[in-house]
Amino acid sequence: MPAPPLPSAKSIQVDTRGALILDEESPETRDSRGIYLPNYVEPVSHIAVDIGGSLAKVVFFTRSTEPPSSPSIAATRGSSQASHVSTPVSTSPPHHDFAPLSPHPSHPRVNGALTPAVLEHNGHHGPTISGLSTLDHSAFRDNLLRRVSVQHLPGGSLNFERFETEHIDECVEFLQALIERSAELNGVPIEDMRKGVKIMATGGGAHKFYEMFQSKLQVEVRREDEMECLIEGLKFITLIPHEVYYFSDELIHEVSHQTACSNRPSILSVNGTNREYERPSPNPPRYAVSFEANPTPQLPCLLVNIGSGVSIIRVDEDGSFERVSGTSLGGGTLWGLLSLLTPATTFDGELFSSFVVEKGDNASVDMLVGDIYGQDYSKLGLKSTMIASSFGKVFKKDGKKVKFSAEDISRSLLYAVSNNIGQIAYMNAEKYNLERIYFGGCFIRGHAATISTLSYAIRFWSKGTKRALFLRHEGFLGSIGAWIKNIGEEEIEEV
Ligand SMILES: Nc1ncnc2c1ncn2[C@@H]1O[C@H](COP(=O)(O)OP(=O)(O)O)[C@@H](O)[C@H]1O
Ligand SMILES: CC(C)(COP(=O)(O)O)[C@@H](O)C(=O)NCCC(=O)O
Repeated sequence: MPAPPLPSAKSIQVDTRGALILDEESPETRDSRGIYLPNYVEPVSHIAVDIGGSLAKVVFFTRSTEPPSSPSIAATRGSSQASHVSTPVSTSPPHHDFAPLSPHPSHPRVNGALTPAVLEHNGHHGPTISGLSTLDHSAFRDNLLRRVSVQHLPGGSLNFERFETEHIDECVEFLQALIERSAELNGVPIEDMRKGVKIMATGGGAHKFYEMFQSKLQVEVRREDEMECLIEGLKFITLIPHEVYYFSDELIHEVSHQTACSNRPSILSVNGTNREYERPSPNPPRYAVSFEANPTPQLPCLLVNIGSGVSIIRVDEDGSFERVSGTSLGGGTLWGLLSLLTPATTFDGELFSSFVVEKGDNASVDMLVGDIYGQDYSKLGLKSTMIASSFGKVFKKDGKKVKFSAEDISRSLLYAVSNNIGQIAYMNAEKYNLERIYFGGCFIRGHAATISTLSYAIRFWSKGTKRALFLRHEGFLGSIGAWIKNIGEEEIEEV
């Protein structure tokens, strides 16, 4: 019997020409920077949310200006959405304001005021999302003007927010506020606003919290498949200039000469020539990455999504995909064990900050090749500094308990989980003959130690033939995918 066809991600409907990633506000928000889309002028009346085992990720679009409406589109939209919207066309004020960068008051990363984001109520198009705040307006504008010489900003921007799934109420409150304030701003009854707004939900929580979202928000909630959304999100985000980055050979080489590190460089033979590669150093500098300025063909590829658990998905050239592997040793494992073994209570804060992890020295916890051999195991290409056994030094036969520092434990565990994922990823890439390996998921969070470990594992095992690729919006693939999916649906519905 012939195998059933693989599911396939469809073509992207959003115009990404001229897209820009806004500057980062702080290290904590580096993965949730807005993406300015100057050529996407269509109103969007849905909000996407990916509710995973650890975090809920929200994506929504805010238009910066009233788009020049094409009569045919306006006519079609006017008729198709009239049943959702009771406000007459003429009452809808044009908005020329901009999206917020950090809108939620109770969000751990937010230092600012109440969300200024609103859903714009437009008589032609139904409610869409827009921004409203003098403060955010000017910050957003300054940010863009630093990078592009335009006075008038067309299009709009994608906005990103993260919440802990454990506190899913905060996410619901955020969505509630977004919808309510939008109704308020546009002078539209909240009931009318709710009729036009849709939540595109994906991830396990889309099922677990489905009823709760529907009853609390009183809007339509549509569930989308998690894997399909991940691939859809990957296809979209890799079209954005400067989104994709990797540790480059030259820079990694450079690092070995510039940083003082406890793990000395290891020598790896690549294609018959000896080249020096840095073992992940305690302080890999952030400059040691290269960005893909111009998006290049991304498929076929392997996507390794490191969330609470790990999903490994093969994506073929035509966008069809299959989840080929996975492991339960993922972000939840790191975070869970760190909570057990160290005083950590928050992920971003006191312990798992880049500062703490990068300060640690895993050699006090891990058993290295040198601890066993007293030297390199040169015949196998194993330097004395390589980890032979993660946490191998912890157990003491004489029963004496040694206290290990939280920093050293964190670093060792990060290496153990990342190396393991890197190796499984490599084996799958090898099996399916794929050169490009994308790593996504909030586990990464731009941490240099994680990125360098994954990069090193891929490079080491593939003898330099495969490349680990990373994404600035690494944790938002699923929610971006859910957002994109409905863009297509809306167009289909309206034609
Ligand atoms: N603020 C945070 N709180 C908890 N975990 C975080 C945080 N930031 C990053 N993480 C890491 O990201 C993982 C979750 O990644 P994510 O892609 O959101 O997965 P999921 O969809 O399963 O929630 C966590 O298991 C943890 O390792
Ligand atoms: C079940 C999941 C798809 C859920 O996604 P997540 O919330 O972890 O992002 C993921 O945790 C997973 O693929 N776990 C690995 C299971 C395994 O293959 O062993």
